[in-house]
Amino acid sequence: MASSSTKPIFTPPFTTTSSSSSQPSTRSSLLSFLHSTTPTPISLNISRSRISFLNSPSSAVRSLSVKNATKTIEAAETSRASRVGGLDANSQETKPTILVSEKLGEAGLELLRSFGDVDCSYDLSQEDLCKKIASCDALIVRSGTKVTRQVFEAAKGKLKVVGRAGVGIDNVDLQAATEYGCLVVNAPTANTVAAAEHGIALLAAMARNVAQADASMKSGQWQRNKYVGVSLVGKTLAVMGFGKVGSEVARRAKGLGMQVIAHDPYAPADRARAVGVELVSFDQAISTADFISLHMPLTPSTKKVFNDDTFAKVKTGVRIINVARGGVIDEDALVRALDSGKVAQAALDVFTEEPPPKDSKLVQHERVTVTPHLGASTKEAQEGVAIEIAEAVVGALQGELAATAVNAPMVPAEVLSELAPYVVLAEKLGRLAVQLVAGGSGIKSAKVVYRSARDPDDLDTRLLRAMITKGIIEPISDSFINLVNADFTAKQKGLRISEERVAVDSSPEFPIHTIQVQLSNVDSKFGSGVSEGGDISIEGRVKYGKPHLTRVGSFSVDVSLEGNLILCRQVDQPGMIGQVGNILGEQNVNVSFMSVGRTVRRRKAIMAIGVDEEPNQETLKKIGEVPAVEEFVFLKL
Ligand SMILES: NC(=O)C1=CN([C@@H]2O[C@H](COP(=O)(O)OP(=O)(O)OC[C@H]3O[C@@H](n4cnc5c(N)ncnc54)[C@H](O)[C@@H]3O)[C@@H](O)[C@H]2O)C=CC1
Ligand SMILES: O=C(O)C(=O)COP(=O)(O)O
Repeated sequence: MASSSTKPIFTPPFTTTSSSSSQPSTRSSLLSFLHSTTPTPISLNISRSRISFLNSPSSAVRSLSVKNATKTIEAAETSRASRVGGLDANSQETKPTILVSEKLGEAGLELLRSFGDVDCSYDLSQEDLCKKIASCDALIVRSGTKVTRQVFEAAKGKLKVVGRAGVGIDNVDLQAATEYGCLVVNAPTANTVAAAEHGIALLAAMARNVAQADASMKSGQWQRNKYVGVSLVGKTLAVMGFGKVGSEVARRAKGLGMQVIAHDPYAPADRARAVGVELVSFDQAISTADFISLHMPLTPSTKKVFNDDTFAKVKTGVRIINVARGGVIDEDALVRALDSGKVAQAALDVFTEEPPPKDSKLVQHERVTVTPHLGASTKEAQEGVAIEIAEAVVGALQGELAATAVNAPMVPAEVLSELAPYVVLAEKLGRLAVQLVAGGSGIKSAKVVYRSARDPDDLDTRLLRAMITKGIIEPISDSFINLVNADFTAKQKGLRISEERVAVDSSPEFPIHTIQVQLSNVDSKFGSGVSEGGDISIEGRVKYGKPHLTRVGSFSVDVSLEGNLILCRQVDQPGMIGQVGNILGEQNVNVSFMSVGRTVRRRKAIMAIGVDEEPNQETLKKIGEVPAVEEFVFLKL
């Protein structure tokens, strides 16, 4: 049998000597879906020349069909080959380059060094970062590095993952990362306690004027009357943002004898109840609290949420702690509220601009206690964060879906391993369906029908949908598609993907019985691929762990989806398999599978022929000239 020349579609971008080689092949191939090829920036304008390949005028004339099919395949192959080629070179020979742009704990650095070339370059200007990034596969930052669109642009598609060694990802342009198919991961748990402890430290220090008294004493004074503080016990603390840090602050404040209320539009009430905290509205929180501690992320909706209007509603003499992000407070408004006495004191770890200007009125205010963004800065937290982010980045570079992905759906490992063969099937079905589209038809919508015996809640199809999108788009454009950017790219290209689940009475042991891909409102260059409903329709299933094509239009077939495929519609008569088989055999094209499906005996039949090699144009022409062959198409998988 001739050996297959098919290139691997899923190849882990980087392999290490030990860890990746021990991965089961299905796992590594599935997980590397994140960046199975070297990502290239997504062209937001659909490339006309490439699209016109598929949309070029066609007719039912068979020779044109052959020409179109060949062209489409060539276009897809050229595009894929260039990317896969680069990848293979990387995976075999080159270690990934990981740029660490801010101080990271040693344990994390060691882990990174065992996997790639680590470049620790701190305090880079934007310009220098943009210069360096073009040669980096991963970037690890803390809060001090602005990972802007410009950085993703400068990366020219090489950057695969940005690791944020901490929680807040407001310094990373997530939209740009997604558009460029770059995964963003964070380290959301390791600094929670450190940030909560710092919040409590600021609360107590502010209430007892510790910083001011310290500075006063060091300047030679002894001012006992000036620094009389306020007590915490019995006072009401409003925790704004009842997430990981907020709830730890609440726990500790209760230990200090405070009454704790919280505002968080998304926090479950039972989580608050478990800590003995009542969830209240924003207005109720700010108007009843003696102390307000901020723990929400900086997002467009929380930006300057504390402004003149808000300060007008607070209890006079309120004290504010901010260990979240400076941007949630309108700092000028806070200065006004401090000056008017509406706000008695503030304790701030974070600022809109970091470091703030030296003459910042807020920093210089005598009733304000400040620290230079130290919330996460304990030895313990920094070691924990460094390990957490190093593991996530290394995993992502090996093609795994990180559990802490910020711009991609999180799919649990057990779901991933169960879906592995269906993921392969999904991409192949998308790839096949798009190759049946005739020139001139713009693809606007695709429908995916999953037949499954599973409860709909027990079937996560996001990965499958992304793979079908990849299968449909990649053969006809320059776009690189992965789980990060699949939905975005489909939207940009005006492709609407809808999903339907149909309950079937089969074993729920297998997640999916069949997957059907339908393309509507398009002409087909292979009329038999069109269902009675008028859509291009193909269906497949996983058999013995392998993807199989089981239906084309209204014809049932059964062919393993390996190598390439020839679909022939013919008059159902004896000798057809032999005739076509001979033509292929003469050209040394090895047939791997053959399946015939027919609607009416001795009338019409579809022959699906799996071939290991790509037949040349002459061979395809000869198949087309067999008198009983009415139409045929060559499809590359
Ligand atoms: N100063 C420092 O060094 C540190 C600062 N942080 C900051 O603290 C923030 C919180 O961290 P975690 O608790 O780990 O995150 P988290 O995601 O566990 O909690 C954030 C909470 O804020 C809530 N939230 C979102 N929008 C809100 C709104 N408009 N009003 C009220 N609540 C809202 C969310 O529902 C969530 O429960 C981070 O985003 C980060 O900016 C975190 C660690 C260290
Ligand atoms: O984790 C966070 O959100 C933080 O703000 C910590 O920031 P840092 O890593 O100390 O610059």
